[in-house]
Order: sequence, then structure tokens, then C-alpha cells
Amino acid sequence: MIKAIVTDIEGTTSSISFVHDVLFPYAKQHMADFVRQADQLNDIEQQETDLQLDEVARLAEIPRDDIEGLIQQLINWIEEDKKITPLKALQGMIWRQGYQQGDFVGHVYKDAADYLKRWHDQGIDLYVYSSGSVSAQKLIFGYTDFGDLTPLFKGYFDTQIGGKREVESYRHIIDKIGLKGEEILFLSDIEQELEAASQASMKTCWLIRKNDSKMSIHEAAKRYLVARDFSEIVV
Ligand SMILES: CSCCC(=O)C(=O)COP(=O)(O)O
Ligand SMILES: [Mg+2]
Repeated sequence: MIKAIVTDIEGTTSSISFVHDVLFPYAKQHMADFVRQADQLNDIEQQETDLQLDEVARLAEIPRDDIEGLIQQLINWIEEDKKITPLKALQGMIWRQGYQQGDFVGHVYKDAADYLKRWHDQGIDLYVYSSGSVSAQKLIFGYTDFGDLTPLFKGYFDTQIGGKREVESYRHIIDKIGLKGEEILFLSDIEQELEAASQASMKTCWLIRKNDSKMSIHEAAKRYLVARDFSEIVV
């Protein structure tokens, strides 16, 4: 019996095009100003930005005072869709401004919003696991066409717990949730993520959305339980 569901975002609850055609370009467009004007942020945000830029400098082996070099590195990583924790944290801070100013709303498919509400009402614990930072996750679900969906979720996981294609990450998530792996259903559009979750003993379902997936549903169904949208997910 499924007692908890852990869902991916991009390609699962939300369209790939929203992430790639709205969020990533917005972060790319505003990254330089955000980093150059970090001294205008409040104290907590300034500290957070500083910590993340320290980490960018360390990972990219760029001198910490080479601000333009750091900005260029961050822009390159956005273009390459790198799932690097400090990049994801900075993107989340930039997107916060976009959501709060009404530049965009978080895209969530209607079937996802409907079934997340239904499962929540049935007493199933809901969690998110995405490469986007926890604060970016709260934003995309906080500013949707269906209102604020964050009260539906019991917890959020990002790459601080580990990469999404690593079995160990799912073992840590199982520990944190405190249920047996078999009692947790993981939803994703990426086969390598399903494989890692499955190896950690979670149940899985592969989302093959018409506009998001190039994979044929018949091919996918040979390897995993599949669903074209949340209404086809069996809990
Ligand atoms: C939290 S919304 C932005 C999603 C994001 O930055 C990303 O890289 C998508 O990763 P996911 O693990 O949700 O496929
Ligand atoms: Mg995904």
C-alpha cells in the first residue's frame, strides 16, 4: 500500500518548456545584475548569495573576486542545464523576484494539481524531489494558476541530498520519510531516476507526457509502470 508519493517537477508535474523556455532564460537574463548588485539584497539573502558564489568559485576553480568570471560560469552552466547545487540556489533567488513581480506563474499541469489534492485528502504524504532548489520548488508550487499548492506537501528534497540518478539519494529520502521503500511511490519522466529509486526499493511510475516525452509509451511500459498523466497513476 502506498503511504507516500515523491514527485519530480520538470516533465512530471510541470512542463519541460516552462522550465527551459521561461525559467532558465529568465535566470540567464538576470544573473549578471543579480550577482553584481548582491550588496543591495537584505542581510540574509546577501549571506546566502555569498555562500553560493564561494561554492561556484571553488567548483569552477575561479578566483572568488573574479565576479565577471563567476557570472560567465553561471551562464554557461544554465546553457548546459547543469544540475549544480549553487547554480540551482542562485536561480531560485532570481526566480523569487520573477514570481513576486508577476513576471510569470509556476506551471503545474491541471491533472497534477487535481491528483495531488486528491491524494493529500486521502491521507497520502506528498514530497517533492527535484534538481531545482527547495526554495525554487516552493515557488513553482506556491504561485500556480490553481493557487498556492505548498500546503499539500509534507517535505521537499533537492540535490543537497544527492544527485537524482544516484541510488544513495533515494535511500536517504526513504530514511528521512521514515517509511519502507515499498510504501513510497516515486514519479518521474527520467528513466535513470526511476532506475535509481527502484534500486533503493521504492515503487516507481514513469510519466510519459505527450508534449514532454520522446519515449513511446509502449516501449516505456515494457520496463516500468507508466502513466500519460496523473489520472493514470495507480496508488
Ligand atoms: C524547481 S523548478 C525548476 C526546476 C529545475 O531547475 C530543474 O533543473 C528541473 O529539475 P527536475 O529534477 O525537476 O527535473
Ligand atoms: Mg524531470
